Amino acid sequence: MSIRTVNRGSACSSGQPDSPAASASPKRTAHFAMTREIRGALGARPTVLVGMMGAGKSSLGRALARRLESRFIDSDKEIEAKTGKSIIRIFAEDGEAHFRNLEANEIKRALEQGPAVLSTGGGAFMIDDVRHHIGRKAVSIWLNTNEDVIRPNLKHNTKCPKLRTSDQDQTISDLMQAHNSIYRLANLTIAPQHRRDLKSADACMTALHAYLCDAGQGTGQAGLFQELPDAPGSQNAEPRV
Ligand SMILES: Nc1ncnc2c1ncn2[C@@H]1O[C@H](COP(=O)(O)OP(=O)(O)O)[C@@H](O)[C@H]1O
Ligand SMILES: O=C(O)C1=C[C@@H](OP(=O)(O)O)[C@@H](O)[C@H](O)C1
Ligand SMILES: [Mg+2]
Repeated sequence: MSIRTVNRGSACSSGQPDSPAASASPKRTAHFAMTREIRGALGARPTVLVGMMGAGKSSLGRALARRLESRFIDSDKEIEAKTGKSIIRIFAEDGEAHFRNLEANEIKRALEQGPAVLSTGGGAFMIDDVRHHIGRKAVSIWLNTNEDVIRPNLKHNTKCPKLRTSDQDQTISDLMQAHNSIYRLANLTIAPQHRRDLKSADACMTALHAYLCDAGQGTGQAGLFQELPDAPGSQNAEPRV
């Protein structure tokens, strides 16, 4: 597992001294302190997981929410619950553009709900407007999962319309090639190398803590509310040099 942090932001204010139960193990005490410090530094900001389909965003998001004692929101599940349709059916009956509208609205709504962990769908961060909202309102983590880990994760997936092609492995490679330069605009990157790395939220917690709470970073919040750049080739994209 490797961790890269970028666009460093503010230091933590740890607030009240920690007070876990006297009988708690040292590991539990350390977890408790970490959760408290990260929650304090995040304030009302949600933590948003972005990355390829099959990277583990939904599974890891749930685990991270448990660690942060926060609400968990999965944008795909919200859309399915609200429309009463599966993602596959929305794509088939209403088209991808309609799904992207629902997705953008759902994510923007979730970003206004206060502290939460939000797992997005793999295509969401590609939408400039969505990415800008995430840049302003949240701390984002790219789950940069290895292609060798993603492939088996998606082998039996019948829920992703984008994977209904004659060569699934090639489709995954092509999507990763096209999307990774955008995913890397997230504030933080976690890179699970093996399936077992997907199991715990430890890496996300470590990265969040380093990003938000490392000593000597001052208390300014400016870096955390940045506008993330437009995707290359998008209508609003700045020319790059
Ligand atoms: N933490 C995990 N533990 C066990 N299986 C996982 C884990 N993360 C991902 N997987 C496997 O990968 C599949 C896709 O994971 P998911 O969390 O739905 O990814 P995403 O939301 O990024 O598409 C899951 O159905 C599961 O088989
Ligand atoms: O990458 C994509 O375009 C999609 C990813 C899916 O979510 P997951 O990344 O959670 O699988 C889901 O939103 C939809 O099938 C489209
Ligand atoms: Mg998901």
